[in-house]
Amino acid sequence: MSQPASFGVLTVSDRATRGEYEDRGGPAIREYLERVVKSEWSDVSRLVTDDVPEIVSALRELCETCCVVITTGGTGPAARDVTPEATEQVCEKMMPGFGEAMRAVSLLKVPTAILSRQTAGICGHSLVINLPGSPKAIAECLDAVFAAVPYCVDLIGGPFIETHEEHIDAFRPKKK
Ligand SMILES: Nc1ncnc2c1ncn2[C@@H]1O[C@H](COP(=O)(O)OP(=O)(O)OP(=O)(O)O)[C@@H](O)[C@H]1O
Ligand SMILES: Nc1nc2c(c(=O)[nH]1)N[C@H]1C(S)=C(S)[C@@H](COP(=O)(O)O)O[C@H]1N2
Repeated sequence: MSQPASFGVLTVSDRATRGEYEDRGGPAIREYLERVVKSEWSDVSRLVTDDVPEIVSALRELCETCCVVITTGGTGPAARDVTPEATEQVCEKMMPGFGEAMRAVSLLKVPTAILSRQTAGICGHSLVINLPGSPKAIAECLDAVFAAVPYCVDLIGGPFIETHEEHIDAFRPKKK
């Protein structure tokens, strides 16, 4: 049997870090995983400011042990929105289809979805996925890509992830 999957959950928010509001992004990601992931899993959660070295260091730490690291926040056009830059710094391969698919679905909900530069990439044996900071964006975006996540994790040497089919029907191309 393969190892249980460990998911990294990284909230990037100046205001949540300062305590100006309670972080609702991290809990929303964990709730999503609770609903969708059927196989055994655990999470490692972190909260950092919108600062490239801090984000890079948290991503590197999480990618050491997690097969998927999901970030929320810091994807927009403002000066301190730098999560995609930090993601590019740690990933050896970018997976631009994730950002494209999430924006396409989000644009059907809100015109400002185009303002998110969210992306994804591979760091060692870990898939990093950026989500916008808005807590309601989390399920909207993950629903658009999660069916491809288990196979991506297979391909990068991670554990076998099973999903609850009524929520997400994980797609694995059949081997000949
Ligand atoms: N971690 C979070 N928890 C709760 N609400 C959040 C969080 N991050 C963002 N939001 C909310 O989502 C909306 C978009 O926020 P914004 O784009 O300013 O966030 P950010 O730049 O990712 O984070 P911050 O401004 O805190 O550094 C706002 O209404 C904000 O209150
Ligand atoms: N699905 C979805 N995507 C969304 C949004 C949203 O509410 N729902 N907000 C948008 C807005 S208003 C911004 S500014 C960008 C970047 O947000 P961030 O800087 O918090 O990551 O994400 C966009 N993507």
